[in-house]
Amino acid sequence: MDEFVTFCRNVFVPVTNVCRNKCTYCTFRREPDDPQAQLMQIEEIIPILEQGKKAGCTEVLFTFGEYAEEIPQYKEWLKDIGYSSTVDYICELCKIAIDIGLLPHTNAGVLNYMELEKLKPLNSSMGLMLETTAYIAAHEGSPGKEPSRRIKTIRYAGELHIPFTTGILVGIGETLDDRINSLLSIAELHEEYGHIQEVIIQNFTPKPDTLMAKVAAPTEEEMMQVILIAREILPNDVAIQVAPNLIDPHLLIQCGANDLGGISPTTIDWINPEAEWPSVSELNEMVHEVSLKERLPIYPQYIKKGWYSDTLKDLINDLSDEEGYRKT
Ligand SMILES: O=c1nc2n(C[C@H](O)[C@H](O)[C@H](O)CO)c3cc(O)ccc3cc-2c(=O)[nH]1
Ligand SMILES: C[C@H]1O[C@@H](n2cnc3c(N)ncnc32)[C@H](O)[C@@H]1O
Ligand code: MET
Ligand code: SF4
Repeated sequence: MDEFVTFCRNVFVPVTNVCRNKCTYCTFRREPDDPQAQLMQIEEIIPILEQGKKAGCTEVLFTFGEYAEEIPQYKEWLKDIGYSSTVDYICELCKIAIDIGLLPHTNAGVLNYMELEKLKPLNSSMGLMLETTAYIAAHEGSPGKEPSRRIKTIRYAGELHIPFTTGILVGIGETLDDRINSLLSIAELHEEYGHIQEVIIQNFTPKPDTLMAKVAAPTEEEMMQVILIAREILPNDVAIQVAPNLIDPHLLIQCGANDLGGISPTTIDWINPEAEWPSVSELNEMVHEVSLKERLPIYPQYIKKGWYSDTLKDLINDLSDEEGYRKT
């Protein structure tokens, strides 16, 4: 067990929930004609960022449905606000966030090399869940969950020296062998490029009104097992993240989990909206004998290696202490 576990204070901005994929476990996605389908406007995003900054957050998590541009209505919405591509819009949002004093972390699904190259100087880290290397029913309607496409995106991020978050989603129809294979693929990518800062071991949580509503969530024992295996497979400089709003982290920490991800004092978890964030004092109680340490969305070793652009330099300097954690 590590002497401390880390977490990050963030704001979650669900920029668009229009998505070309149809993962059967997901309630984030909306059909384009659904009244709740959205592309958030700059004017509604700014106050969310300002409120988060005031509450002491260091990160903004920008989340998107994947390649929404494949859907004609979305293309129109984007045009209406003056952008010809999602990536151009993300760049603008990142610049605004940096001006307000938040470090961007973008998770926009599969992206190509050129798109990642544009986003790199404006993001302190980026993310894409590998989910699983297996071919499962839940992903049959999701071209972007093809394992080789996900691996390609993670590889490009490595070539570009982008500090990266990935992970596996546990309990979506994959076997124990599949979990091991997925973790081995991630370890291999990290051994080649050295860019994986954390691996999320996310427990699937069934949502009402989805095709997977009646599928059981993984048990705590299964989660403990996969974390023990992950700690064996992944190099020691890669953190293992579990989500404290989805599962009690206490025993998982004893198995090797050492990060609790982003928690937000001002926004909800838009992917798991039923699961409320614990407060920092509740987190303290949840982790028992270990201590909590606040980090930034870029891990200390990537600050030391200088894996960030000049655009982010002043903000990172301002927010971090000598060790690369959150300055207190
Ligand atoms: O609030 C959430 N944050 C999620 N995060 C955010 C994450 O906890 C933090 O942004 C990172 O640890 C960086 O600080 C993700 C980030 C990724 O790159 C990929 C997947 C996720 C998944 C979630 C999630 O389900 N809920
Ligand atoms: C951002 C990440 O959120 C995860 N995600 C999507 N739906 C669910 C769910 N029902 N339960 C847990 N995690 C989920 C996926 O792993 C996605 O990549
Ligand atoms: N749609 C992207 C993905 O699944 C981003 C997170 S899910 C809302 O990878
Ligand atoms: S999990 Fe991501 S890719 Fe899958 S349907 Fe939901 S928003 Fe789209």
